[in-house]
Amino acid sequence: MPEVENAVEAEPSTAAPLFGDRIDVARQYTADLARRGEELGLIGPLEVPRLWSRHILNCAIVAPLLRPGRTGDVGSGAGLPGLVLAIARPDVHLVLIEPMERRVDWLISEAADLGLDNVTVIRARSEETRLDVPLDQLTARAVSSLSKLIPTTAPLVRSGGELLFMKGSRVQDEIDAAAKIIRKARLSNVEVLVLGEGVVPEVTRVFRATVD
Ligand SMILES: C[S@@+](CC[C@H](N)C(=O)[O-])C[C@H]1O[C@@H](n2cnc3c(N)ncnc32)[C@H](O)[C@@H]1O
Repeated sequence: MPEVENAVEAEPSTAAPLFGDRIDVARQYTADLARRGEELGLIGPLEVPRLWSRHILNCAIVAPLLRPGRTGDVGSGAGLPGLVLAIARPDVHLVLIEPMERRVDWLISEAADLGLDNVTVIRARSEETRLDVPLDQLTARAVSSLSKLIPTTAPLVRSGGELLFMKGSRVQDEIDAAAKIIRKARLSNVEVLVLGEGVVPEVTRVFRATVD
């Protein structure tokens, strides 16, 4: 038998406990992304064999940080973490903010296919987004540095709300580089949470800060 390249990764045993009774929806999303993600330019070919461990679980681990209410996700792309969070937390309304038309089309049709009635998709860049009601929390993953993200996203969050940015291992360097911007945006309670030890191959680091 020839080796099958880019085969979809088997579901890790840690997936079902993370999603609870939403696991079947997470399975459908993962299968849809594996089937169509590369062709639609949503994920690279190397990502299919590690969809669960590097992407789906990495995002699901953030779900317990959400509070009931409205959470934005800037630069959702394929739906990471926005759609994953909407699956894991049906009690939270997710507002996905993404400028690219093809990605917006995917997010809208995938949310409908998955039966997610807790998702709104806005086609815009964060800096041009205008909301009638500010968000309670806002996430972003792999969008830009803290120095660029904070000024364009903090104004979308209500006073007392939170920014939750998924970041790589150099997050502290980014925080140091953004010190002035963090002060100017009046963020407090700045911290880095390290999540997923023993659950995912690489831990997830979350920059969390309160918007005053
Ligand atoms: C590298 S992709 C990451 C997508 C997804 N968050 C993930 O982790 O796979 C960056 C995404 O951010 C979007 N983006 C870039 N600048 C943005 C901005 N200023 N406002 C909103 N989205 C932005 C891009 O269109 C793209 O979909």
